[in-house]
Formats: sequence, structure tokens, C-alpha cells
Amino acid sequence: MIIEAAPAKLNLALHVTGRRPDGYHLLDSLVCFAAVGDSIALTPGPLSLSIDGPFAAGLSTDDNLCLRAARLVGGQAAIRLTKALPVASGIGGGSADAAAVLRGLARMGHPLPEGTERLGADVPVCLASTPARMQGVGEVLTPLPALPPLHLVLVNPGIAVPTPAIFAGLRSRDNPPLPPIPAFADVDALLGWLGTTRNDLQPPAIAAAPVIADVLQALEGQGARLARMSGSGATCFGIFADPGAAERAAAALARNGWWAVATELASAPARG
Ligand SMILES: C[C@@](CO)(OP(=O)(O)O)[C@H](O)COP(=O)(O)OP(=O)(O)OC[C@H]1O[C@@H](n2ccc(N)nc2=O)[C@H](O)[C@@H]1O
Ligand SMILES: Nc1ncnc2c1ncn2[C@@H]1O[C@H](COP(=O)(O)OP(=O)(O)O)[C@@H](O)[C@H]1O
Repeated sequence: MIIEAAPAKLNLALHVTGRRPDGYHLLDSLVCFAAVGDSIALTPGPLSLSIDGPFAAGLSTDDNLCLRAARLVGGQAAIRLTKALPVASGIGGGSADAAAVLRGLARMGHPLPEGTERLGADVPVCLASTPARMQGVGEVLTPLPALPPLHLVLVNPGIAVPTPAIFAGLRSRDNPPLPPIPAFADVDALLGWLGTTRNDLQPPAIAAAPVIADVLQALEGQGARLARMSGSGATCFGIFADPGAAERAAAALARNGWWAVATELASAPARG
């Protein structure tokens, strides 16, 4: 059996810089991955999918990105998806799962295909699951040096936010790109740089789901040095000073009935 982790994707900064004629938006995003995520297990055999884990109930086994990824390369395997991330939540769960299936099938002899952004705009960046600048509609990737260690809390208030509706709610589609991304010497340097950036999808997401503003305020109230939404929401992240502060904040925010986890950055996926 082959096991692949599918780490949660975080857009630490996300600028929307334009729109293509087909309606897809041009992005400029600093993307990294957390040490929390879904898990994929592949066993050689006829193609099938089973799903377990805390968020399994939100998903269908028919039209699932795991199966679409396997079909793209003609992979034959029984796929078991353990769904630990909330669905449709701005942390790339479906894209991370599809990328993990492709990585696993590559280990079984199916080379990684071209054009994986057709499965989902976040699939290319999820294939490497290491820090990157993501541009184009998600397919233009520039790998970045390792980020400084981060003490993160991820919080989702339990509402699924549909990505197309959030893009449709943008007031401005031609925003400035990210400033140049330096190699960050430490977390203070990263926080200083992040302070000059935004998530352009945050205002339309808050308009659609005002509880996101409550989540951000609650993260700040727990001492987050930066609180921001990831992707099209509704998951938000906080960057804390140390692991203890992150653990205490996650425990306090979970008492609101929210999904809240303290975590770190992911290490690069194992190759095998
Ligand atoms: C916004 C981002 C930022 O990382 O993250 P999430 O909120 O999904 O995590 C991604 O670009 C989302 O990626 P993903 O969720 O894979 O998107 P897709 O399935 O390809 O597209 C869903 C829909 O979002 C819109 N979309 C997506 C990507 C993009 N660059 N421009 C868009 O306008 C389109 O309306 C598209 O039909
Ligand atoms: N394996 C999967 N995990 C999550 N969502 C999936 C999966 N397969 C298909 N989907 C569908 O993709 C949509 C986007 O989900 P997801 O990738 O979790 O969003 P986001 O990138 O915003 O976190 C959902 O509406 C969901 O029904």
C-alpha cells in the first residue's frame, strides 16, 4: 500500500491581478503548506474510492477529484481518502487530494501528467507541497526557499464557501501584484512583508459570510501576530509567537464550535 499526505494549502498572501477572457482570474500568491491535512492510501487494483475521516460526510465518492486525477493518468488503484480537512474551505483540500493521488500513482509507475491545473487551479502547487509563489491561474510556480518556522492556528467556522461566488464578488480585478518576495531571515521579516500584502478575496468572502470577520477578530483576540483568510475562505489562519500560544488559542476557538487546530508548516512530501 502507498500512503501520501495531502497537506492543507495556505495562501499567506493572495492578490488578484486580472482576469482571463475565459473568466478565470490571474493570481499572485505566496503559498505554503501546513502539517495538517488529508491522507491518501493507494492499493493496486480496479479504480475505486472510499472515504473516511471526520469530514467524509461532506463528500461524494462519484464526482471526486481523487477519481478525476486517477483517470487523467489511467491509474488503477483502490483509493482510500481520509478526510481531515473541512470541504470547500480555502485550504485546497480537493486539490491537495488530487495531487496526492497523482504523486502516489507516479510511485506506481504513472508519470505525472501535464496540465494538472485542469483538475483544479491549486493542483500544480499542491503537487510539490512546498512554499511557492503561484501566478497565472495557478499554473505558474516559482519555488521559494524554506520559510521560517511558523506557529499556526487554522480556524474554520463550519460554513462551506463556494469559490466562484467569492471571485464574482470582487470589486476590483486589476490589483497590484505582490511586492518582490525576499528570502525571509526570520518570522519578523515574514510578518513585516505580509503586512504589505493582502488577501483580495477576504472582503467579498466576509460580505458573503460575515462570520469570517468574527473568526479573524477572535484570532487577533487570542494574540495572533497576523490573522488572515486563506484562498476563497472560509478558513482563516493566525500566526502566533510560540507553540504554547497557538495551542491555547486553538483550544479557546474550538469552544465556539469551530474547527480549530494548532499546527506548523509541513515538511516536504517524502519521495519513494
Ligand atoms: C482561490 C484559490 C487560491 O489558491 O484557492 P481555494 O479557495 O480554492 O482554496 C484557488 O485559486 C482556487 O483553486 P480551486 O479550488 O482548485 O479552483 P477551481 O476548482 O479550478 O475553480 C473553481 C472556480 O473558481 C474560480 N477561479 C478559480 C481559480 C482562478 N484562478 N480564477 C477563478 O476565477 C472559477 O470560477 C472556477 O470555476
Ligand atoms: N477530494 C475532495 N476533497 C474536497 N472537495 C472535493 C473533493 N473532490 C471534489 N470536491 C469538491 O470540490 C469543491 C472544492 O472543495 P475544496 O477543494 O475542499 O475547496 P477549497 O480549495 O476551497 O478548500 C467542493 O465543493 C467539493 O464538493
